[in-house]
Amino acid sequence: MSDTIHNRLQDEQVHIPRALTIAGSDSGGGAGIQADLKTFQELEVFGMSAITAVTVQNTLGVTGVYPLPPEACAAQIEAVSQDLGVDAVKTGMLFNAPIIEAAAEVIGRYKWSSVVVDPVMIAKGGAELLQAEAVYALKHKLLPLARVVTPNIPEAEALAGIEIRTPEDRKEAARRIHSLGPAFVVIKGGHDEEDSRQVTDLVYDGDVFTELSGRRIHTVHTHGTGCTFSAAVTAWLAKGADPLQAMTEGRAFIQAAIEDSLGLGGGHGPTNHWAYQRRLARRQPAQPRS
Ligand SMILES: Nc1ncnc2c1ncn2[C@@H]1O[C@H](COP(=O)(O)OP(=O)(O)O)[C@@H](O)[C@H]1O
Ligand SMILES: Cc1ncc(COP(=O)(O)OP(=O)(O)O)c(N)n1
Repeated sequence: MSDTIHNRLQDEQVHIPRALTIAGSDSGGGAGIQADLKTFQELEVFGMSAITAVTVQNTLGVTGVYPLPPEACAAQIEAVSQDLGVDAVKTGMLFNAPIIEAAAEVIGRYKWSSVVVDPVMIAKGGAELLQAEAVYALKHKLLPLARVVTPNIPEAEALAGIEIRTPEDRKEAARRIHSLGPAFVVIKGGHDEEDSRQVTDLVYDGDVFTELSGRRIHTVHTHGTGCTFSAAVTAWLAKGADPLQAMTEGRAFIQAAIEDSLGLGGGHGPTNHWAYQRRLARRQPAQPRS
């Protein structure tokens, strides 16, 4: 955090936005809890975590998954909520139905209004990050508590129970997912191989469809894009943005992070969580200190 911001917070007693991620650990640092906390930090939101599972992972893939006991997940959420307070919360890898149920119980009890559900199911390399039999709990225990749900296309197909082949299929999937309870559904377009020039995320609020588009980057360094996007949306909600603003800013964050990727690792490398703020800093001349 810059000195200027630090001083302003001290002088004006400004509320420090706080966000909690309930997700798995990625030892490679590009996805999961690590991506979420890096994103919160870059967006000047205080980040907290409840770990659901430890994965053994690098840019070449996932070689181990060790879920935590559901009560350990719930206790982490409870501990930070009681002491530090939570303005917005996101869920990522939840792995099994007992963890989903434990997380949903605490989230429901605190009646948090800014809940982002990233329905993580399968890693890019094909590893199972959510057991197939847990999809029911995700749909019926967690989605009713969500303000925003952020499936990619295969996840949207699993939640909606239809195949997505055309733009109209994507809209129908969004309608079906919306009927499960979330106020906003965004079906992300990274997996839409038909469009080689653009990526379009389709947002549905139960009434209006909005397309958020950006240039498609042809790169293998897209590990953790979904985690990073949903974390940026959560950070903006914690700062008081409305969901559409938060998703627009979230797309700008992930677009910069993919465009300026770091080229790390021998497989699907991580995105660049510094890129968005560095671009902003280049556009704005430094402010003189008072
Ligand atoms: N090649 C790409 N170029 C630009 N943006 C991308 C690209 N791939 C994904 N995105 C963006 O990253 C986010 C995650 O998309 P997606 O890949 O569909 O999800 P996931 O990582 O969950 O599979 C979305 O906001 C999407 O628009
Ligand atoms: C611990 C952990 N959580 C989530 C993911 C999946 O992240 P995602 O953003 O969907 O990125 P890819 O796996 O598709 O690159 C993960 N890999 N690990």
